Amino acid sequence: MSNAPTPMMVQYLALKAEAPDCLLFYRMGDFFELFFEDAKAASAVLDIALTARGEHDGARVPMCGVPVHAADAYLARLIKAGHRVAIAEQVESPAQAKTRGGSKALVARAIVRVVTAGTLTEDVLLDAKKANWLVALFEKDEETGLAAADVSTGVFELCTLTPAEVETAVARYGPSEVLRAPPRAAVRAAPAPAFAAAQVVERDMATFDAARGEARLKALHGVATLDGFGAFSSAELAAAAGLLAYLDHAGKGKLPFLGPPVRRVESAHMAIDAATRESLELTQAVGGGRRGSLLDCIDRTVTGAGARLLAADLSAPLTSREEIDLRLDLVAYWADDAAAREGLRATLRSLPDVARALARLSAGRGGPRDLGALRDGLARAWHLRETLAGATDAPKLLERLLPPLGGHGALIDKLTRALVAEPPVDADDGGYIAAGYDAALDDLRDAGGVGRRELAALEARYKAATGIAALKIRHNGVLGYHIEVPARAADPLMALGSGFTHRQTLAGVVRFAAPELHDVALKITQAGTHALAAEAAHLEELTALALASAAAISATAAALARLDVASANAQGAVEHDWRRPAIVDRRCFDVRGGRHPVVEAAAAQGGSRFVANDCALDEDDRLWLVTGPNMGGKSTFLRQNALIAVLAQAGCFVPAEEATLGLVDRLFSRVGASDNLARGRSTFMVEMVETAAILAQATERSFVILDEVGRGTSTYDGLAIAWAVIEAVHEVNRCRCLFATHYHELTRLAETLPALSLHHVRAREYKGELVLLHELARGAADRSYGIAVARLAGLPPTVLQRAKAVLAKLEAGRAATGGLAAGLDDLPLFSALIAEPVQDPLRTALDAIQPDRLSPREALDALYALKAIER
Ligand SMILES: Nc1ncnc2c1ncn2[C@@H]1O[C@H](COP(=O)(O)OP(=O)(O)OP(=O)(O)O)[C@@H](O)[C@H]1O
Repeated sequence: MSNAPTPMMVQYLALKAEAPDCLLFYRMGDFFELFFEDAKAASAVLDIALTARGEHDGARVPMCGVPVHAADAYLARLIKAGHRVAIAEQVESPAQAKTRGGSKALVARAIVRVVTAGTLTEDVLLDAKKANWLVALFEKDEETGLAAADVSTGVFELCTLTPAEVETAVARYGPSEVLRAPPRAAVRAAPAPAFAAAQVVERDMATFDAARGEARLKALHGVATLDGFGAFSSAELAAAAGLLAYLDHAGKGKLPFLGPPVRRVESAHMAIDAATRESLELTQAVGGGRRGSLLDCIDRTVTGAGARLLAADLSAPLTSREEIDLRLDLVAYWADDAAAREGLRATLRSLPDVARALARLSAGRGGPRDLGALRDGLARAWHLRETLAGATDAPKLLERLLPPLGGHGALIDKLTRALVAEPPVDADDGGYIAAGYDAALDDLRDAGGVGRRELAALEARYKAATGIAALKIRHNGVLGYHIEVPARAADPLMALGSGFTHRQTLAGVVRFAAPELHDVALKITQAGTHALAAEAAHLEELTALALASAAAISATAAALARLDVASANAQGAVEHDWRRPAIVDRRCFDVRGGRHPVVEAAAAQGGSRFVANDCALDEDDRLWLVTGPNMGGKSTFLRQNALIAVLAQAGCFVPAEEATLGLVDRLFSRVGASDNLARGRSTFMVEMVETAAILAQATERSFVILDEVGRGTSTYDGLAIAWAVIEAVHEVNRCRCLFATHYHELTRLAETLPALSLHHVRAREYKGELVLLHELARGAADRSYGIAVARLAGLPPTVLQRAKAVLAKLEAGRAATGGLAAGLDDLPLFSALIAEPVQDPLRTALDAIQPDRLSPREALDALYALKAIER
């Protein structure tokens, strides 16, 4: 007895070796089977039975399987759970295998595709309202090339970053997969950033080859030079090469549609790091979903493409006043004209997802319905252009959007003639090419139709001849067309010379063949097969025709998405009485009657009213220290202003009566103490890491909100850190900043920092009850109301009484000693520290050395001298 693996196992293991980091879906008939560890992992995720089959190396082989027809749903769950899946299909029929290698030959199989989170195009695997980014990073010491593609729509972007910008840029995309070469030991000892929610895939360094990237892009777009698209750095081209190589790997050489590369300049967008995005809940709420996010709250788009573009806008607010004003002009245009807006939105509502249909067709996974989507989408775009072109005072952006809306006349015409009104998703059963498009196809269908009529006639004849009223002509995959009669009536047909040949006996019925039936059936199946082949040929030709203008179609889809976003934002602005912000170059931030859109919506649902508040930062009053009771609305005030900055620069109207906003280059938010144990850091550590990032990166043009910095540690440490951070923000960063705190002592900073002012959220005690007014006023809060809030929260009366007694003691102590901040009066000014940089003897000695003037001996001596300098 040998333990040699079976031929099938040999084949399986060879395929598995080609995709060691994937689960292997191994096609066997109507199932994809998984074996060994793959089976264990998949059965756990999918909650399906784990069985065993045969033996390998003396042990049973764990196995589980999913039916091919339902594979997409299972794939979706596996991908979501963080797996990649390699699909091994049968690439020849059993008949072909027999001809090739005799009756025992194994059907040849090959991996036809690797399904990964970042390379999906199927509707069922994608969220219609969310872009699906794949990002590749080529990291060198000084600069990083980033390539980003959404292969579900063909958008492809490149940019060059400094190492410090990488995390923020990746956070802007929020990719599902990040590709990178394994870090070289020599590059940086710093831990690689974790890129929230993305799967990080390590790829061979050799795939990041700039020359190859350039050659691929040229070939892809049929150009001799990339200059027409922009000037790309070698790091960008290397990243592009890495990304394209991965797409080749995933599609097994079949590249999805990619538009021409667009060069992104980092400074063209407001920089928002991952922590800030998370805390402001721009596109995702804290829980992870879209619900409760700013995006969810403001989204009035009516198409998937519009929803994706709005998410992209909010993720990457602009920093160019002209660009922002272009978008705002368009929103204003439709905000002012309800009839035009509603007409436009009604047309948009019925649009299919052109970009995604195009991407599927391009990836070779498209079907008749996708061609139908192009036909309908392009036709409606054409119609929209006709409608919109008439306007007299059209804003500039609208004029820019009109040309790409039209121009597909020949394609629309051809698709309209070729396709039925509602083409099916799959081509397998045919029936999608319209009658009258191809005379030969019509003939084949006629032949099939004639055949089917003959069948009916034959059935009637058989019934009459046999006298069996229940006789039926049926069809199935195994027997083809056959005659079926109830078992009890079958005897006469079984008789020799009856003209019927017995084929099968089942519990209640017996099935027969007959010569005439055979002839008619042959006619029908042959006509059917030929008709299917003719339709498939048309599908191929029409797909090729559409793909020939892929770039133009993609531009049409982008224009439609922009129309949707602008008219949707106008709709939202009208519904909620939002106003157009004035964007200026001064470093001001002047919001009258500002509101927090998400909290306001929640308040409205609960039947209460949101209290609007002003925020008026300016060059000489740029740091507001906000105090006041818990639950008073400090965090809400801070966040609403950060959100207003994002909305305005994304080109949306804002929740305020009036807003004049100076451009913000970077936005930082350090709000609340959220635990980040998953990343192995304590609450306080996270708070300090984020604060450090702000102090290192905020510029004079930045906008920073800091909420209770220092809260996560002991009172003295916390106060001291908060104190020093405020001084640094005021003196060094000089950015616009809102700082909320419970440390009343910090209000003393107003005496030394001229551009800092004090504010508080108002509260009142009325008949022993605390009333929170949620209203911002000048000056510091008079007291903290902590115990009153605790009472609101339902702390037991005994505990409250005790707390009051302790507080009275503490306050008496404070009065006697001068309190927590006693002794700070003679603290030297922070600005004095900045003026006198700390002397570093090592740096001084190093600066004194002039390497070119040293002999080797002197150089060695200098090195010893440096080593000897004490820290
Ligand atoms: N302007 C407002 N109008 C109406 N309700 C508000 C307003 N601001 C805040 N609120 C309500 O008060 C609640 C508490 O607000 P918020 O968290 O901003 O208070 P806070 O002062 O930061 O509290 P803490 O100091 O405990 O963190 C909010 O969840 C909201 O329901």
